[in-house]
Amino acid sequence: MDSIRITGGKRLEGKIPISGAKNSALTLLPCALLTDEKLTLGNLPRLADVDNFSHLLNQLGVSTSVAGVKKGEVGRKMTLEAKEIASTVAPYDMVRKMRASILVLGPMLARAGESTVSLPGGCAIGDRPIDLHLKALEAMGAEIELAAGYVKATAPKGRLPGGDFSFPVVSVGATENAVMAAVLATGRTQLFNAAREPEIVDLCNLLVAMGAKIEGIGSSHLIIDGVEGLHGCNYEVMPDRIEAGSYACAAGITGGSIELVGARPHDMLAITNGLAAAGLAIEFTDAGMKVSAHQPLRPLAISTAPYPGFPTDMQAQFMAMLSVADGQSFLEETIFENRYMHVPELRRMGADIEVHGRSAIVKGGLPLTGAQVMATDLRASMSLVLAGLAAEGDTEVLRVYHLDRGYERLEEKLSAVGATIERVSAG
Ligand SMILES: CC(=O)N[C@H]1[C@@H](OP(=O)(O)OP(=O)(O)OC[C@H]2O[C@@H](n3ccc(=O)[nH]c3=O)[C@H](O)[C@@H]2O)O[C@H](CO)[C@@H](O)[C@@H]1O
Ligand SMILES: C=C(OP(=O)(O)O)C(=O)O
Repeated sequence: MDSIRITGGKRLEGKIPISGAKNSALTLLPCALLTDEKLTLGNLPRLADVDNFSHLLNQLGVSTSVAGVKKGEVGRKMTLEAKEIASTVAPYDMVRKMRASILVLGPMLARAGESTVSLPGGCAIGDRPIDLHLKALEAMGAEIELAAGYVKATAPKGRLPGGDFSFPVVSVGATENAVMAAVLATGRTQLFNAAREPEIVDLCNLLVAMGAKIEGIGSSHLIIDGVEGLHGCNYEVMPDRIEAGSYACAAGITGGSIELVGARPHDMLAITNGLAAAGLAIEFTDAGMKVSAHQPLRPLAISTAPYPGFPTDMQAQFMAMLSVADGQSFLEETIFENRYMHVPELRRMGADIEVHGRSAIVKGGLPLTGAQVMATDLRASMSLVLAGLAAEGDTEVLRVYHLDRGYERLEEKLSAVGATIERVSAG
């Protein structure tokens, strides 16, 4: 298995191009199921999750073709065409590789009148049930059956009538599935307490470009009037705010200065507020934004929350950065019950972090030292890369496949700003 080797202690300076957002790509790709016309998505990140998703779509009968990318160009362009749905079953061997596979449930049901998807099961960061996806679809008229580890959703009259649903807990994925199912319903759907993440705005904008009728985009009350059919279009995936935030933390932890080219600061206010409170200077530039650190960093108190709150997907990276701050930080993880698995590994690198239930106390200021470390999820892995960039000596981050799910050309981007980092192939 490949690993990432880092020799720490370099101040990072320069520009990093920000890729298309993983979490946006993973909800835009299944929209191809909603039309028999061609959908072309540009700025798609080159990530394992995107490849896996397109393989899943291929199994369902969607043809995919990727346009050549010129050297130095970020992202790629994929054209997807679902002339017919060949199969309405998303099998376990695909879903277990990638939880986001559940996002084919809503659009396949809307287009084909039925959809069978393997239950994703839990994952390293928590149980992650899909009850709200199912309840929302039921409220819109779907019949749901669970058997042999699969969920089967059916629209009794071929198309869903639509209906109202209020989410008891804000869920990004359940909102996405409900929106994708509602756009081809025969009637109106209203979603209350819907997630408002920028990736959901991106999804709604794509659907509107395909001919959907959606009001309230960007708010927690979405009103969707179903239409007879959707058409194809060309659409660009939004920039990845979590990737941008992660590289901002790389500037913070190394006392460096990085311009995040292509980042969209207005989608990242909770992140930039956190960076500024930690003492980083933030400058909006024509190309994106530039973050510059003046160490020592200040400690913070952060609690994760649905958008526009502080994203859970940035908690691990901030924790790594705050381990070098001058004082004690408090973090609270409110979204996932098991999202501190980077803590024991950060401790092995010299960080002083205590966890009490969903809270963590980071006593900053101790020197970090390189070590062989591994993590069980994507953002935890990134926190170890960040710690490695600041640590004295060599760090080897194992299980690189987690990073490959969400960071396009990580070593290349960090090397370009002065990091000593390489991928070591296990051969
Ligand atoms: C591919 C993608 O976009 N992944 C993101 C998405 O995950 P995902 O869509 O899985 O996360 P959700 O927003 O659904 O989860 C939020 C909370 O709701 C709970 N829940 C969710 C669904 C459900 O049916 N029942 C239920 O109880 C979850 O266990 C969790 O505690 O949003 C998360 C929260 O911002 C991010 O960390 C992930 O990076
Ligand atoms: C938790 C994440 O992703 P996923 O929902 O795809 O597991 C993430 O991007 O941090």
